[in-house]
Amino acid sequence: MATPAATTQSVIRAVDVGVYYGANQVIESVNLDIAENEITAIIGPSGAGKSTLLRCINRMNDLIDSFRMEGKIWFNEFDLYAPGSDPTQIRYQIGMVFQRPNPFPKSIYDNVAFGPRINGYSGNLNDIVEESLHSAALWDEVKDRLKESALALSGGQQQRLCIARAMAVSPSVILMDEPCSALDPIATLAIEQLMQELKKRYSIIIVTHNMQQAGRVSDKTAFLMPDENRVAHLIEFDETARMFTNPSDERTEAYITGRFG
Ligand SMILES: Nc1ncnc2c1ncn2[C@@H]1O[C@H](COP(=O)(O)OP(=O)(O)OP(=O)(O)O)[C@@H](O)[C@H]1O
Repeated sequence: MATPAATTQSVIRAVDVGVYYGANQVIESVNLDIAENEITAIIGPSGAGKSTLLRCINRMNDLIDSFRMEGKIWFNEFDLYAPGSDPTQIRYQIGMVFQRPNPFPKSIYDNVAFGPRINGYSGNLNDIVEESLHSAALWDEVKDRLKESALALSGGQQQRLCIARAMAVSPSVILMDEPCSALDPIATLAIEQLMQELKKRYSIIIVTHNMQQAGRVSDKTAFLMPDENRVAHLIEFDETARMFTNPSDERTEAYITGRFG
């Protein structure tokens, strides 16, 4: 399997990760190094374990009773599954943006202030709200309506609000699970442009079904595919430009040229 040269430091390192739901194994032996300040896309056909793998990285799967993971995932020097590690704290450092925008039924301001308040943030909340909304390229659109309900925003604005909410607790990594699938092309473009800004400060991992999107936004791409027993394997992990022009595995080529999936 092709693996990209380690040009930058890894922020996330998956080592021999296998995942089971009850007795069913769905992912086998995935090894992945996620570089700092890059965008890594995870692609693959439906059921290839993309979301499962993404959710392992901030321990979201812990909420599923039948879930079991083997192997290790390192976050810098920190073993994410070490006994005693706190999933809630992990989720602040490794934030997540979901497929459907999911703002809380609160004001725009309170959505962004939510995490810092829970964390007992002692600085100026107004500053952190403004800064996060600026970073999510939303400030100019909402600065005069911060007390209005977040649910009154458009889908694209709601998704940028969710990004602002994730950023307000100063994460290092942002996980995005098909963040544009519920958005129109203009809102999608706004998120893609935003991602290019965000990667200067964060490491981003995005699951996408959209091959063009993976090609446009990501530095590296990981291709997952299930075998005949529906157990997913990492087939190829490489620089996006190389994988999309000269994949080293014929299954990757078949997938990205649309011959299956
Ligand atoms: N909570 C769960 N309980 C049991 N099995 C699950 C659960 N979640 C996912 N699976 C199974 O794990 C496998 C991988 O699912 P996952 O959603 O991670 O794939 P995916 O590549 O993200 O799919 P899609 O592109 O359709 O969203 C599938 O066979 C799915 O049925």
